[in-house]
Amino acid sequence: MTEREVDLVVIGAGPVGENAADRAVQAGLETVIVESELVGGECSYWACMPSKALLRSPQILSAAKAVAGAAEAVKGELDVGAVLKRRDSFTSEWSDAGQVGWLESAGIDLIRGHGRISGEREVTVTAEDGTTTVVRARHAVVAATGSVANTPDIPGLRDAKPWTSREATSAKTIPESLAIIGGGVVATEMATAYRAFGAQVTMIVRGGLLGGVEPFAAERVATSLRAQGVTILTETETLRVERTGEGVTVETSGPTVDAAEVLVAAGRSPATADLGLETIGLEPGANLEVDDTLRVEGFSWLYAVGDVNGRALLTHQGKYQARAAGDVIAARAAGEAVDDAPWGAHVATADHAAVPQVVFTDPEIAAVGPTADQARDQGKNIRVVDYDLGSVAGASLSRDGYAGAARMIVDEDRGVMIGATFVGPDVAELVQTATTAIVGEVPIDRLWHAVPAYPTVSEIWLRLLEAYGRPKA
Ligand SMILES: Cc1cc2nc3c(=O)[nH]c(=O)nc-3n(C[C@H](O)[C@H](O)[C@H](O)COP(=O)(O)OP(=O)(O)OC[C@H]3O[C@@H](n4cnc5c(N)ncnc54)[C@H](O)[C@@H]3O)c2cc1C
Ligand SMILES: NC(=O)c1ccc[n+]([C@@H]2O[C@H](COP(=O)([O-])OP(=O)(O)OC[C@H]3O[C@@H](n4cnc5c(N)ncnc54)[C@H](O)[C@@H]3O)[C@@H](O)[C@H]2O)c1
Repeated sequence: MTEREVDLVVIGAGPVGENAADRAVQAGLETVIVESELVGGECSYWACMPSKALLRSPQILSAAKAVAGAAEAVKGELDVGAVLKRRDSFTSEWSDAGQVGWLESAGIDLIRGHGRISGEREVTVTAEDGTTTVVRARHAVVAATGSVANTPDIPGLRDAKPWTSREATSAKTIPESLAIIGGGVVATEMATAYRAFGAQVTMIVRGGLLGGVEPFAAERVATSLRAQGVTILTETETLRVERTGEGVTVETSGPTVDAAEVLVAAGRSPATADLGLETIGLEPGANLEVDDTLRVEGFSWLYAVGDVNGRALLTHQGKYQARAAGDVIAARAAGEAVDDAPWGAHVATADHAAVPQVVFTDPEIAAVGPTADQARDQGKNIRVVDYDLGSVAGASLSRDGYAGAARMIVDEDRGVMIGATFVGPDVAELVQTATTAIVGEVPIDRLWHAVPAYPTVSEIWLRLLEAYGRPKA
């Protein structure tokens, strides 16, 4: 057993842990990061990067086919082998050498192995060869262990060795057919990709598609997936799964689905089951609930950032939390003032008000803030403004027959926008404008002075404001 003492121990070197450690080191704290798999985490090797690499080529092809002149130049089919090769380059062939190099350059010390909290300010790391290192933290421990895919308790499912998002994003060959259990973000994105690669895709969804977004946006994605040839069984329970000689048979409350593979995309759980939480009186397997400075309720020294705290399972939001946590740990260690008022430097206020997300389906969905229903449930006095995105000049120029929709939600009591949703091709980049306006609490009458360039898709902003009406002085 080896023993060490440092200022800060970060457990988990995903994008979020890396950022927390980096901020702390920049503020002068001696920091160790512990990683049991690949430095870079889920996002780099089995989530954001490979999934978006898989989706990009079909998206570009469909864009080219939607513009006369360019469409005529498209003579061949999608080269799936080349898409997979490009995906492999984004995952560095599942090698973390580059990210380990970055850790070194950032002055963050890496210990490889499984980290478990073994007491107050203490983490015990067990390496693959069974040797242990006990690391004591002078100031804090950050849990940044992310999340793991759920496998629901469906008879036969575990024995059928289903794909999770890991297999779907790292596959070396495309199965002839794919059954997908779930209708959330992973399910719709992977249905989009695998259908584009030629697989017969059947989605088995116990409710409707994309429950967390505006229904009008989810409906457009469902219509498009069906038009691309995806079968979507909604309001359908999965009853039993069996692997046969040929593939898998999925019995549902509707039709039985036979497929070469089955992908389970049924949400994620915090990676806290084997983190030693029981040694400090916390429940293994549960989210680590935190205050707005990302400190675990009831502890002066324990922080949790990223997926593991369950606030927003998104890389960018976790990294935002990590920046605040790294800075506040350093401030507290130095005995400096903590800036924990809403929107202060040491709090993750945006988690409650402005979480942007892009669903990279075709069409894309880009949204920030609450949906209309969520805002009403929060008791807000809102006005909802809808506009046909396809009628904006910039959109119609970008693709022939562009179809899309936009919604802005205004808090009438405060005269500011609090939410926005766009659905259509290439809408991803529209969401940052909305995020800026929401975080900046820019009054609607001032937004009238933010003139979008003509003819861009951003002109949707002018149309939404015109539809809302110019507030009188
Ligand atoms: C298919 C898919 C696509 C996605 N696409 C997007 C997207 O486009 N945009 C987006 O914003 N988000 C996306 N997400 C979500 C995103 O991947 C996560 O929000 C993000 O990875 C969270 O980062 P994290 O650092 O908190 O956790 P992770 O990335 O999960 O990293 C946690 C790290 O901790 C390590 N670890 C865990 N336990 C221990 C332990 N006890 N000891 C040592 N190490 C440990 C793990 O090995 C891992 O490396 C996607 C998710 C999936 C599944
Ligand atoms: N583009 C992006 O930003 C992106 C892409 C992929 C994933 N992610 C993140 O990853 C997280 C996980 O994605 P996800 O799609 O797995 O989760 P999700 O929460 O988006 O969807 C889960 C789906 O599984 C279904 N489900 C849950 N339990 C079930 C059960 N027992 N049986 C059958 N169906 C069940 C739900 O009804 C839902 O349709 C998301 O929270 C998302 O934030 C983000």
